[in-house]
Amino acid sequence: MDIALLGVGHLGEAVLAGLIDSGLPPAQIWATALPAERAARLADAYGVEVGTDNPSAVAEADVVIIAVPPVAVGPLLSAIGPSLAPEAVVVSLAAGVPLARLAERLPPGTTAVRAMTNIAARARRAATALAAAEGTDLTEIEDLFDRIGVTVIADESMMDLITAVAGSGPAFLYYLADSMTNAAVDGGMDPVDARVLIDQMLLGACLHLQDSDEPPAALLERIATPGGTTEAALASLDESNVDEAIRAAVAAAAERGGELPGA
Ligand SMILES: NC(=O)C1=CN([C@@H]2O[C@H](COP(=O)(O)OP(=O)(O)OC[C@H]3O[C@@H](n4cnc5c(N)ncnc54)[C@H](OP(=O)(O)O)[C@@H]3O)[C@@H](O)[C@H]2O)C=CC1
Ligand SMILES: O=C(O)[C@@H]1CCC=N1
Repeated sequence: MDIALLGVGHLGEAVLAGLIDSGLPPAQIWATALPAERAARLADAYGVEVGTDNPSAVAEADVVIIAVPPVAVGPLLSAIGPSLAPEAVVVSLAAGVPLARLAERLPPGTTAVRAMTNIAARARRAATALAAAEGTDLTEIEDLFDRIGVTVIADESMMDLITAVAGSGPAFLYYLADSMTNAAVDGGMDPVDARVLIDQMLLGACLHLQDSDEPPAALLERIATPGGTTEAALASLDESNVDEAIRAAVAAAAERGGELPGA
């Protein structure tokens, strides 16, 4: 399978790094990035063809992955349309750009897929959701994204919410990591020790969560020794309405998905 990856920015580079790390032969990937200096740097770093010309990059591709900003998706699809292979599958990673918008810009015979993934693609731990028109065979695309993490098939109506929790989701955890690190350092902890301990705490807690069949709330209770430190922390979080704040943040992200200029 030959893959074109168009617009290698923050997310595109994470996907590229993850795919290469998964053993996908670099010769199977044609990428584009702007400006030309960035394209050259990426080509050196990953050993793949990286240019700036999107129509050339897609000419041989079976699968075209679009990782440009939402506002750039429409013009990009119009530019590559005439160069696409007759049965190419075009996968857009852009937040908020509906399948219908993708399909109307693509030539007949090509397949549009909307995907939402995240920055953990770099570590091959991405959470990806795929949506496509009913009856679309997504097996090959699912296999491709399984290389960089876990993939589910979703109804398109869920994609803005999925964008909030899976696409933007890592930022919620980095926010938590930043707040905890600042609290630790402000309290006198060595910054390097704080980073090591908080990184490992998050990693260990997430692995435990993933391994467990129990809901997060049950795992949380097991840490909270009656009358102990965790209870004090949880009471403080409740007093500050943190649950409500997180729900509001998810809702704000999902709502923005529907308002993005490429939508
Ligand atoms: N960042 C993330 O974690 C996630 C992002 N996404 C989606 O991924 C997409 C990219 O986001 P992100 O990586 O954050 O954004 P970036 O701005 O980091 O990356 C987009 C890249 O595309 C380049 N670009 C723009 N137009 C073209 C073009 N016509 N041809 C080739 N390259 C082009 C940009 O170059 P230049 O800056 O020079 O214009 C930039 O390097 C967005 O649609 C976003 O919704 C989805 C999930 C997670
Ligand atoms: O912030 C954004 O719009 C993109 C989509 C999900 C994560 N980053």
